[in-house]
Amino acid sequence: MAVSSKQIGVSNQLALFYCLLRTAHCKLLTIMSAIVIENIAKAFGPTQALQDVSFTVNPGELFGLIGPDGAGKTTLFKILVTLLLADKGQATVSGLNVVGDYKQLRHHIGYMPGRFSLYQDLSVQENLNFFATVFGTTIEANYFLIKDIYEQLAPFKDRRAGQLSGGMKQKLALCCALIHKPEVLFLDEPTTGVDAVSRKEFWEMLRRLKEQGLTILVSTPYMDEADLCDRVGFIQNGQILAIDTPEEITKRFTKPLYGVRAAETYRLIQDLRQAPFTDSCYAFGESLHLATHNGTDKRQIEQYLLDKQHQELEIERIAPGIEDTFMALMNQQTNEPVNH
Ligand SMILES: Nc1ncnc2c1ncn2[C@@H]1O[C@H](COP(=O)(O)OP(=O)(O)OP(=O)(O)O)[C@@H](O)[C@H]1O
Repeated sequence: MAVSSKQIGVSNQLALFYCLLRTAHCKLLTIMSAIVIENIAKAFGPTQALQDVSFTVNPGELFGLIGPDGAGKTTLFKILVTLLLADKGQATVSGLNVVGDYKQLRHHIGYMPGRFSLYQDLSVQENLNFFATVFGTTIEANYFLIKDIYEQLAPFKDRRAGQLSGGMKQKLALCCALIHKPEVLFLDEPTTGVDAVSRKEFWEMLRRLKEQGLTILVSTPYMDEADLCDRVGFIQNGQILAIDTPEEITKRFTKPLYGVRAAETYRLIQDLRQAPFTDSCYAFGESLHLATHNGTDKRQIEQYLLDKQHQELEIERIAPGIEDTFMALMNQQTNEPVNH
């Protein structure tokens, strides 16, 4: 088919217009978002740690990246804090490119790595002084930002960091990440291995920091922490499975859900997994969460289990939590054929 020069001219103009529109869109995203991640991929030899990851974090947002061990959380954090280069894609933090503007960017971010990264032989006070000096500031200059946290550390200010409890170490690491008054804070699994009380306190601190205008990207393997975030992203096998507010994520779970208990839990889970009405069945604390096909009612489940001689049966319809949704999304991804 013959194509006229006029037609070529029009399609060129359209292509140019599309390019300009895309550039304008990218610029707008960069200006409006604290973090922009676009099509990031990273492999370590045969392991694809991140596959085409894209999302944005809004200024002042507390965003949780939730996923199991090996999901790719640390790899993404290292790329965003300029410690690792991506194979593909690009990212900006506070409008600065993680590759081209890396030196400038480091002054705008605070990073708390997953493993304790402070100087074990320096005291609490010496660690703080060190980090303040590296960034050309003083503890006094930004004391307002760490005051709440530092007051809890003050009784131990002369103690070596290596001799602090797990919770105290986390608090000191957070103070050190904050000492230069960053705009965006990256916290990689800050509560892993920390006791329940310290975990709760830590999240209260994050809430207060958010109120002061900080943008926070925090990763965690704990589902119960997802509810404390403004928005969450679920990551598994280097892929983002879903991003939304905790409420909206939970609404994605549409199957009838039951909490089931019986005298013999192990036999119960085996029987329920083979039942014709079962969609999925997992152990959650002391009971089982049974998701069924639509239209299944409690009497059907009860009769099935009585026929299998189960005793001390307790079956109740329950509302899904964020963990149920995540399990369903993970299942869906695992069962989907992989296209390479
Ligand atoms: N330097 C590396 N060399 C080889 N493989 C790596 C390296 N870093 C990460 N990986 C692999 O990449 C995948 C993602 O790891 P990553 O540490 O990002 O996950 P994670 O979600 O942070 O989990 P974890 O909490 O276990 O660190 C894993 O399969 C991991 O084994």
